[in-house]
Amino acid sequence: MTISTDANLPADLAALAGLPFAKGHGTGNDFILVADPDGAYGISPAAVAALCDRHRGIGADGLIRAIRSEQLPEGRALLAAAPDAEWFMDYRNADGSVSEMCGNGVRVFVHFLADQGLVELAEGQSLTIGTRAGIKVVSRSANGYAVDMGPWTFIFPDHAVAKSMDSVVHADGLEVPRPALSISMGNPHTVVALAELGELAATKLYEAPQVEPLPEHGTNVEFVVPADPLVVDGAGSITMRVHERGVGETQSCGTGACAAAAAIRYWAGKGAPDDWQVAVPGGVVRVRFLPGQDGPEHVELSGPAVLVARGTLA
Ligand SMILES: N[C@@H](CCC[C@H](N)C(=O)O)C(=O)O
Repeated sequence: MTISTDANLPADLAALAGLPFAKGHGTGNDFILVADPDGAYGISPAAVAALCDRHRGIGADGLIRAIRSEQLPEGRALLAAAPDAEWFMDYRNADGSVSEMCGNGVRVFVHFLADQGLVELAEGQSLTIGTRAGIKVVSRSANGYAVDMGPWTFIFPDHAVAKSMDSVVHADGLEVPRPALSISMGNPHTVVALAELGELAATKLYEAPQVEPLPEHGTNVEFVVPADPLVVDGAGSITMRVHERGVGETQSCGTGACAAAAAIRYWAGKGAPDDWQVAVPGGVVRVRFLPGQDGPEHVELSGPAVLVARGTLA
């Protein structure tokens, strides 16, 4: 692929010439992936935005740099407790902003590491990855990858608006603002439950929904419709659309699916299942809640990871 000379392109893009990249996705949430093991390339926010531009660049929801943990201060901090976290997922949103975590991205990231020969990972084996939201253990299976995402937490533990809600969200297409719950999966999410699929389709996500109060570092917003019946054969089922911080509407969001399942399960109360199917415009991911070893329960996200192209920045 060639990026032609263009006065509007950021100056540091030229320094990336010759850098190989791959393009991949997880349920339609798509990424540019580059391997920079020794941290030789500084990739500015403007360069990320230019590469992720769908008309003038390669086009993607985000860019993922594979870098050895020892090359970044946040990675070195993790290595002390997790010396096996050799690789760090340096995740950037399409607008160039940094995010702590990406659930679809981390599966595609591990698939990319294996594809590049940077790690060996057979079916049934696991790999520990460093992220800005701590270490994540990713296991390969016959049909994709499962990620131990760690615990989920409330962003506003006091639930300021009402017992089970803490925020109000307004989006075009919704007649009135809706109550919501903000949940951290390492990155921030605000989950809004809607009554039926027609309402979900009518919600317009060209612009960022307004969230009040807004979590300190902004938020990803998930609009969710619980299935009716909610539980079939022991598994819960929900349909979701998402507006991602730093991107816009995407086909899927792995951390968002985890936050959505956590919120609906919390609202459903005692007896709600631990196993969830989350349908997004780009496919279906599975979310499970598993007992923690000595602490809070962990969330496990499973889904596919696909590489579709390789190229060189020119
Ligand atoms: N699509 C991702 C989340 C990417 C980061 C997000 N936009 C943020 O800023 O937190 C996922 O699959 O989790």
